[in-house]
Amino acid sequence: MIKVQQVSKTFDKEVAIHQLQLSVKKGSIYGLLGSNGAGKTTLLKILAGIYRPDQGTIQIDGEPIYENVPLKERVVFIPDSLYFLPQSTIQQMTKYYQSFYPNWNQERFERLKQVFQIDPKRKIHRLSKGMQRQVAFWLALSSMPDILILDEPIDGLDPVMRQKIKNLLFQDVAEREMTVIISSHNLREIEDICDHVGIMHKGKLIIEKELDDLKADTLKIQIAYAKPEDEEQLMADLKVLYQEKRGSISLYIVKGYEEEIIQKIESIKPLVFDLLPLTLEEIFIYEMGDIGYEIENVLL
Ligand SMILES: Nc1ncnc2c1ncn2[C@@H]1O[C@H](COP(=O)(O)OP(=O)(O)OP(=O)(O)O)[C@@H](O)[C@H]1O
Repeated sequence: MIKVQQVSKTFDKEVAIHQLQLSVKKGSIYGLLGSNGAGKTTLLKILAGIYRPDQGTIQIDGEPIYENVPLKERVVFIPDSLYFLPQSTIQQMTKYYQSFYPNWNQERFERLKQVFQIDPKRKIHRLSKGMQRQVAFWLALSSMPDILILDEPIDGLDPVMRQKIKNLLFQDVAEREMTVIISSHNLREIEDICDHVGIMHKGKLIIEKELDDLKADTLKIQIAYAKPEDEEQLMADLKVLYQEKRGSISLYIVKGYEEEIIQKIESIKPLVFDLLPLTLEEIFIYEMGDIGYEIENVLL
């Protein structure tokens, strides 16, 4: 369990994080979204024990992370700008990781060769940007972390590799309850990985949601009514977050149980009734009402 309480961090006069609260359950995959300068990297570095917060506490399994070497041995951070020892080969980097992470698993490293298919004798700085990112994942996953912190990890990876890495993350979460915290600008990119999403804006966490709940009870529907009075009857029955008219077709975002909603709509026998796919981005924007506009600016 990761618990962040009232954490603030300022650089010179620049407030990067302001009284932020956050908790992440063991074995979950938490997506941290936000605009440029929202404070994501700063928060991730605080979580990884790289920065000390000016105020507030951050605890992992009840212990502070900053300057806590035994705890840091269980946490791996992949930053957005990768760092490898100068001129090192992948093999040489494995030695460095082994010395730092006592849970290093050489057998897993060998097995993952099948996935990454890069010769461990190659010098890392001569690899492409995407390949260097693959090496970072290869080393991180072979270190068997309990907590994996990823800052913009998907940039530069091709679609096949993205999927392979997502699968490896799922495997570690399912088999060993690894916790993953992952920052991104793009909700669409992480919506199929994360079970929780937090949105940061100007150093604060403005929303935090569990995705299953959110997706399960929000529907996008379009209807053409047989009689104008049917609309009033249906509107009285449904919890509508958003509506829009396109000619004779009405489009709604509604909250509630799918079966109940379908039943209510079918009872008025509309001329047209379709359930449409709803992206997580739309759910966030419509759900948040007043601050929706702000979120829209952050997400789009
Ligand atoms: N080392 C630093 N020195 C001074 N200011 C910093 C430092 N690191 C971050 N900041 C400031 O803190 C704020 C938050 O930056 P941070 O890098 O955490 O944002 P971010 O959400 O990761 O942004 P991006 O999406 O652009 O990577 C910014 O205003 C930034 O200028």
